[in-house]
Amino acid sequence: MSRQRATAFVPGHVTAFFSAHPDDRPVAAGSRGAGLTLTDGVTVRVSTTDGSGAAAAAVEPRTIRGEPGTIGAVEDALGALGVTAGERVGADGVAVAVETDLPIGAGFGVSGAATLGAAIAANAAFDCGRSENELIRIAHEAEVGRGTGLGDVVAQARGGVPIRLEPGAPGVGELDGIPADSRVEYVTYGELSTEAVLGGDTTALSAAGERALGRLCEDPRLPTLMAQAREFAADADLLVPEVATAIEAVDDAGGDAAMAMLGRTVFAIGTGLSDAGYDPSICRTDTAGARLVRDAECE
Ligand SMILES: Nc1ncnc2c1ncn2[C@@H]1O[C@H](COP(=O)(O)OP(=O)(O)O)[C@@H](O)[C@H]1O
Ligand SMILES: CC(C)(COP(=O)(O)O)[C@@H](O)C(=O)O
Repeated sequence: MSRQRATAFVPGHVTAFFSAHPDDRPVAAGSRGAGLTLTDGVTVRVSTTDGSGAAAAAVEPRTIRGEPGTIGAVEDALGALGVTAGERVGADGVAVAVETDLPIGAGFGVSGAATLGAAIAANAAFDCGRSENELIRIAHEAEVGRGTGLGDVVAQARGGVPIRLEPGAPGVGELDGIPADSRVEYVTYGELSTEAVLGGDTTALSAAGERALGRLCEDPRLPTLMAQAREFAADADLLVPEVATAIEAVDDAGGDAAMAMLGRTVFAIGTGLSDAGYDPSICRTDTAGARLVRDAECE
């Protein structure tokens, strides 16, 4: 059989603020909140392994930036789709290559993007016949089940500047968005464990997130999103010193910056960080959301 393969791109997503809404049913669990999807994202290539038969089935290569590495939610999503060696793909194994310039664990929703990208690419490569909403639900359930995210997948599927009005996957959750398109700059100082924060007491955090969402819905504009993000980080007691210093420097230079949830990352609208003397990574808000891409586009 010829080698089957497909590639998907999923935008990064920085959460500006959120409230956590656990539920026994992963389809209904999630978060309310808002954030920016980014043209910097994650490309996932799914293919059958080169070899054939039992030897190939024993080896299911997983790479992150070309190095061996796995993300638990990716494996769960592939399992839910039934694309593992011996199932839909026959005796061959499934290879998954995750490529991203974004730092992992620093608040860009890389785990959600990799999971949604794997679901979209695997569905195409192995002709699983799932609809977009079904693939988003599979990825959302996998991500929520692993505790590595709550609202990234639904936001990344949509693109733009998503507002998560109600938690959960398509059919349960509800999304809106800020109709905006902007340059975005960011600087990362390291990881914050999403599992640790979500596994702790989220009462105060969620109260702050609900307040922020109420105010953003009254005035759905980017400057309000950024102001509410700053207030949320302080109220939820999540602000880390390096990020606080950068936000202040951007403010002094007349710009607008905030902390990405959940990472030691500062992001700014426009040229905020450059104007304050930082050397940031530069991208834009993504306009299209998660999508299949031609292989040539990512080579
Ligand atoms: N090199 C790596 N650094 C950090 N996390 C990694 C790496 N490789 C795989 N992972 C997995 O990726 C996931 C990162 O999830 P999370 O902390 O939510 O980060 P992000 O904000 O990027 O989504 C974790 O499940 C972790 O086990
Ligand atoms: C903030 C977070 C709970 C985690 O985001 P990340 O660390 O980027 O996976 C996100 O999924 C959200 O619901 O807004």
